[in-house]
Amino acid sequence: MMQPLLEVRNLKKYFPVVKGFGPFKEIRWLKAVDDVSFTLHKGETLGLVGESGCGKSTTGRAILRLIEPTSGEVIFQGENIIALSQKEMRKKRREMQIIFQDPFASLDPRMTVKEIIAEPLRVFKTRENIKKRVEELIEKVGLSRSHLDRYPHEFSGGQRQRIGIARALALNPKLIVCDEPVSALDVSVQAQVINLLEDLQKEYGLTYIFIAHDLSVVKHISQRVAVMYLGKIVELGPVEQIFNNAKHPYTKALLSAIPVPEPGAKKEKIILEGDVPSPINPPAGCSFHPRCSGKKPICIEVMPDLVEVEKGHVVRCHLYSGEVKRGI
Ligand SMILES: Nc1ncnc2c1ncn2[C@@H]1O[C@H](COP(=O)(O)OP(=O)(O)OP(=O)(O)O)[C@@H](O)[C@H]1O
Repeated sequence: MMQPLLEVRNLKKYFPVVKGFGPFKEIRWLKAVDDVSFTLHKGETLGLVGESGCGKSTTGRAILRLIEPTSGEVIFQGENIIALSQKEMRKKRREMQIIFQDPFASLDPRMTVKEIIAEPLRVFKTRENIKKRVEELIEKVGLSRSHLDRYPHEFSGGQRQRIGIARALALNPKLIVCDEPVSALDVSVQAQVINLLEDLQKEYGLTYIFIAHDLSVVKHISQRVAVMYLGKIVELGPVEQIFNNAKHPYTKALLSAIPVPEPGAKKEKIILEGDVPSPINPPAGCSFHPRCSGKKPICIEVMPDLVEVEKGHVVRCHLYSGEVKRGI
């Protein structure tokens, strides 16, 4: 078996949260990412989905060390990048890029598109080479050279995302974390940007982690899908297994929320009870149990492990672990 491009092992990110003050001060830990593991092969896309606040962005950022993980390993091309110094990491980050929901939110509105795309190239190339590369990149993402002297506010959301993609591609990365890259776009524009990402993936052999809160968005681009709930992966499997044979009650509820395209087609809608519990004070046992209509006594007490239900398809649910199967 080929060595994976990326192997995430037991990744955790806990944020300290201070409650109270003075002698009543108490530090609690918000477990934004709590023991996440998965592998990713070159050229593959893993969709990472779940409701707002389940830890998707923190997972993506911790993998690139844009925020420092609390613990765990991130093996990229055979090397644990968590052990690298900041300086070594800066070099490594050329190969690991991120695309944001709004790539311009953090950028100077006074920079032209040319300057925005050229920024990551500056350290490595001569002026003439930068110009050539910027022109090549803008065309690769479906825009033209005439766009280069314009400013971000002159573009539509979809065009801005194309510019963000050009910038991320500048240094020939191998892995790109796409953090909700189409969530702010109209549905018709979403498809165009997803098609562009797919074309670039084929051309350059790129590997993606594609974050979205909506399962329908990841359906076409992912080969495998991981579903997160309160900092943990609750189900992970090949995309067709997740869509046609989901096991976890949470995945089933997310799927039932996707509108049915054919008029007249009926689908059972599963309503999630209550709100997402706070990750500072998660429920005991299976953290999904307060919202689960199928819960058993064991679910209130014991956090289930991930169990393999089919090859490459794992589920964190007691309904599929030995105890409940045996009727406990
Ligand atoms: N810097 C931080 N300090 C404290 N808590 C944080 C910080 N960043 C994120 N969190 C918390 O960590 C949890 C996971 O957040 P994260 O942004 O990773 O979730 P998400 O699934 O990406 O959600 P969204 O779709 O809203 O971005 C949330 O409860 C969030 O409030």
